[in-house]
Amino acid sequence: MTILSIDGLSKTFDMHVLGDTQVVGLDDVSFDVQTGEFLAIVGESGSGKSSLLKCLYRTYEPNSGRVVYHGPTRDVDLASCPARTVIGLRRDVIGYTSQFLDEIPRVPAVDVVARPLVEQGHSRDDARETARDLLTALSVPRELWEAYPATFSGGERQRVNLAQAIAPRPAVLLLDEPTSALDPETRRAAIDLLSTYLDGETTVIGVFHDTNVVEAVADRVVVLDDGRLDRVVPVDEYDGEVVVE
Ligand SMILES: Nc1ncnc2c1ncn2[C@@H]1O[C@H](COP(=O)(O)OP(=O)(O)OP(=O)(O)O)[C@@H](O)[C@H]1O
Repeated sequence: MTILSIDGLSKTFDMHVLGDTQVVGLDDVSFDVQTGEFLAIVGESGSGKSSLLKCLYRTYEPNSGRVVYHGPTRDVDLASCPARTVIGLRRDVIGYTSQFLDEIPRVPAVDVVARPLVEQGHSRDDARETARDLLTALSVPRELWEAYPATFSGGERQRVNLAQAIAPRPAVLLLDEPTSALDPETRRAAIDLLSTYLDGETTVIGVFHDTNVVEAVADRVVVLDDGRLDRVVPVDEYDGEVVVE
């Protein structure tokens, strides 16, 4: 079943500091996403990967095109729906995480991870238990669980960030380079967690630079080239090339 239909998505940026020139982020990108699949977005630096995720999350308002979310009761065009609909979908349906943790001052790591679960209605104790399980799976040292992530290393912070993103098992999860700061062993643990904790109900669209990660997690690969869609291929047909000449 199709959960997202992306159709003719374009995003340009007006660069007033550059004498009103325009920079193309995305140019007429179209593809469908199936429920429960894991889609990896790849492409050279500047090819539009982050812009695509931000348009799907409506951090960026596209200039044209549609992003239709096929919900259980109705279809919603994320590119044009009212802001209050976006807020509701972000709370209930769509998660997004960049490679950097949004700092929440003086909130311990375990509560940072538990927070989306509490917002979903879970008890604080249950939410904290799940958070501890996730932090354990990602090898975040136990002595850090009650500490503030502001003092953590980049890799520790990124693990807290990833745990927080996957904790509520959103229907659609957008991940922008969630493992970039992790060493190979921790990255492997993160990949394992993505496939074990997310039970096939969650549709994941993720930007990953590491071809090994793409091959380990993805069902299909979306290749972007200079803002345009180069191809969408099953992962076993993906050769690691970001652009086919
Ligand atoms: N907020 C913005 N303002 C102006 N230009 C932007 C903005 N966001 C993205 N761009 C431009 O859009 C193009 C695509 O950028 P984007 O960040 O989506 O690429 P990317 O594939 O994610 O790159 P990287 O792999 O380096 O993170 C680039 O030319 C970039 O400069």
